[in-house]
Amino acid sequence: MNRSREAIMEAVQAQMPDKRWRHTLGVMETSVILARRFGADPVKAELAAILHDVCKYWPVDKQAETVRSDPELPQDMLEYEKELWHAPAAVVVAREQFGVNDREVLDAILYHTSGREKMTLLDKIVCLADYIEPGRDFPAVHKIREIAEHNVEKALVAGFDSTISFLLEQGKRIYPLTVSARNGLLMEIKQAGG
Ligand SMILES: Nc1ncnc2c1ncn2[C@@H]1O[C@H](COP(=O)(O)OP(=O)(O)O)[C@@H](O)[C@H]1O
Repeated sequence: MNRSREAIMEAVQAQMPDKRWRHTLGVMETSVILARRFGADPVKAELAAILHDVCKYWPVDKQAETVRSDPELPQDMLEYEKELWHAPAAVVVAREQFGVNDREVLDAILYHTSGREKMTLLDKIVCLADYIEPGRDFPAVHKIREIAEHNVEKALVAGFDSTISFLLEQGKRIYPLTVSARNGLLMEIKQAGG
């Protein structure tokens, strides 16, 4: 049984600075809008959004240790950018501290930064909401918001493109699941007629 929405929100807020909490509120609001727009469960989308960044401000060693505590989580994320680690760590917290057992919600939390090859609609919504919530400001965000008015897959490809470009510019390694996610979305777009 989940703890109540308010209790979870209060506990999450206590673990991050105000700016990140405002981002979380933005991701919650945007996830609900996108869920209604594209036909996902808004309650599940909001719950994943509340918890998606719960570990973002933990010391990275604690994030890594938390990921290692569950061998079923993708351990290979730990070989890539530290920015990826808070996502699998949040799955452990969601389950163990907040009693969240819904696989769909846990997966949307797990893949909210990297994406994955066969993204569920809920995965797509939370990942896209993280890119376009009202507080976000990066070069491609206006364009991605526009696309998100009508096509979740195309908007998410544009989001991944901006992350991949950023990583290329910085000369950083790209966690391959994001490339698989982008390829999978492009196939879906093609199959739907472009
Ligand atoms: N496939 C990837 N490979 C390596 N690093 C990645 C990948 N995808 C995302 N990242 C890193 O994660 C960051 C975004 O993480 P995110 O959880 O959205 O953080 P924030 O909410 O602070 O923007 C990117 O800027 C990049 O550094």
